[in-house]
Amino acid sequence: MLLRRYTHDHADELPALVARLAPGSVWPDAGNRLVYEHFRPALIGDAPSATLRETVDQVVERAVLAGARGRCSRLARHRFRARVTRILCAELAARRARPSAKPADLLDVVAHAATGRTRDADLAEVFLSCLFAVAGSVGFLLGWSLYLVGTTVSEPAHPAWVVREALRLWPVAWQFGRTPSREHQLAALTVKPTDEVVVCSYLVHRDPAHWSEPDEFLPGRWASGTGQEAFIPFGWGPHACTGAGVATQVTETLVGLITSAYRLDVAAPSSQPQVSAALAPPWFHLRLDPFSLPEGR
Ligand code: HEM
Repeated sequence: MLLRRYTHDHADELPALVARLAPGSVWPDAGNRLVYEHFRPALIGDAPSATLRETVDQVVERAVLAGARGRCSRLARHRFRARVTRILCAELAARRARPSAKPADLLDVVAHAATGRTRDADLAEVFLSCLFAVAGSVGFLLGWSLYLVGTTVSEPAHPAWVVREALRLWPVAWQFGRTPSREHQLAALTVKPTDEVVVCSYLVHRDPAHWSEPDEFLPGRWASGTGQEAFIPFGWGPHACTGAGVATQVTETLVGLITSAYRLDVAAPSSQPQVSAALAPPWFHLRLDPFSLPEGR
């Protein structure tokens, strides 16, 4: 997968992005912007036209950041969406017209995945969903991980446990849907193919039948292995998230880089999550104080 390869090949660029967070940054926006900046070449190429780059940058600022949609009128959002769709459709058509041996970025993948009857507007939506997943969901996961470490953890914890526990306590994709393929019993309910079943990972992850101290952030609970049946932050089954590996890998790397180099100081005016289609952390200011190096280094 393109993003997986990119993550592997460009991991050495992450420390420079992390260094720019010091001495202070405002979250969760800082996380969304950092993740987007890292993955931008994988999404739209390393030399996009000025129009394409500005447009996709604006999508992140106006639609991906927590609360951004509420800052524009419905009419402005509608006009912006129409312009974004028009520009992405033109880009997709241009890329399809160019023969390419190997896709260079996600737009290429989407453009060449089209069959004769696929509308470019639908392909543009697919690209935007991926942009939201990368810059939005991964950025929020990074934000939750640092917020929770900064507000609750006194002992250093393994980055992989931190990220898993953040996904359990505050699953960014807090609900997802299923259409039953046949009529069957679900607890006391009969569900039919005409129903839509909503699975709420937030509730599953806090069920005391499956988790001890479910409301506590306890990264150490993951020390004994990964086999947790009631852990579904990336969905379940044949339609589970295809980006789960990339999302956790890059977040673990970033959490490791930040927590090993800096002491975190989180100041949050409220502890309320920002709830929309995604579950974003509260606004917080993050101050990073570098650990002093031992004498002589
Ligand atoms: C923290 C980050 C992410 C979270 C929490 C997340 C969560 C989810 C969830 C809950 C689903 C629905 C699964 C289901 O219905 O069983 C999903 C689907 C999907 N995700 Fe993610 N995702 C994340 C990042 C990504 C990334 C980086 C990509 C890469 C572009 C991605 C691509 C997809 C795709 C393509 C699907 C649809 C899979 C299908 O229908 O077959 N996601 N994701």
